[in-house]
Amino acid sequence: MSDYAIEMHAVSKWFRRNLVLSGVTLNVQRGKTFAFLGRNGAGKTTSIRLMMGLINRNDGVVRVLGLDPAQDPLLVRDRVGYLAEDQTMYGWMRVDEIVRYVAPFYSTWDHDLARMYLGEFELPLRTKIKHLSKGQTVRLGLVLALAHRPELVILDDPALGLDPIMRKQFNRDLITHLQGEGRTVFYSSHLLYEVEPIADEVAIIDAGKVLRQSGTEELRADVKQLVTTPTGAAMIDSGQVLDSRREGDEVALTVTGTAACESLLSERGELRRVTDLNLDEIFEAYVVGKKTNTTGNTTREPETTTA
Ligand SMILES: Nc1ncnc2c1ncn2[C@@H]1O[C@H](COP(=O)(O)OP(=O)(O)OP(=O)(O)O)[C@@H](O)[C@H]1O
Repeated sequence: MSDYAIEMHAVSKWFRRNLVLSGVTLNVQRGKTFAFLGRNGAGKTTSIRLMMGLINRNDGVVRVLGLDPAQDPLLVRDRVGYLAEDQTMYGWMRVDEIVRYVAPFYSTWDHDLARMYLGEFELPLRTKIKHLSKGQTVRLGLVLALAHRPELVILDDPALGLDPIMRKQFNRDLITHLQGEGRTVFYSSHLLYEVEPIADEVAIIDAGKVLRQSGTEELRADVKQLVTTPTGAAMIDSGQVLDSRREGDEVALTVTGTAACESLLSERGELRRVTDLNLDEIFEAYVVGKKTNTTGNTTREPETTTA
């Protein structure tokens, strides 16, 4: 059995003439919580829909729990808990009705567990879905995604549209119900602040390309801001520079491979300061960072790395 719950290798997807995913490669280890980070339109939902076998790729390999979703979409859906971004569901049904409706689709549906989640999430059983609040709708989606005890849970921007208190509560639910049970969780998000404390691993996708996959802690150790002189900045390989800003007689560089850059600059006496970055700042450096070379030209070459 592969160590990976999800594998994507060199996956491309076109919508008519629009290349939406371009050589996407990522690996999600079993038992980990994996956050897929990207701005609007980056390609998160498209990747997830490929994983669920809802659309087909044009190129590359996708494996979910060892299965090819294009070949075995129903087997994949039976074993995966999926919360779609669009939670419209069947608005005319009541909460208890949708639960009864969905249960037979899964061979491993656990009625007691469904009842427990419904109670814990304080969902009003006799209310029509269209009358639920956004937070209640997401929680109902979670019940439907989790009650068949899937070994892998894929959540597409689950916190979208929730207020900050709800999002915190949602993260707590996620930790209690999923991480606590050792499930693999893959979820997309653009709310980096909330991702940071709960994700073991992150991948950053932008314009259909995965720019980086890494353990969250490793990423924070690897990507930092070094403040140096223009002479020091010129010593750093431009391939490691995600962002460069000149401020007076100093240059603030956001770099990958911080340890090596730091020791080089400090050996040459050109290092002024090192600053830790949070996930938000690292993400920004990857997706909007500008590398300004010594001639003043600005370039941005995506670094396609997987850890
Ligand atoms: N069925 C489709 N037909 C044509 N283009 C599509 C289709 N689905 C997605 N796209 C396009 O693919 C690109 C990626 O969309 P996708 O929904 O995967 O992004 P996302 O990262 O999930 O964004 P968001 O955070 O806004 O949901 C967008 O440019 C989108 O317009």
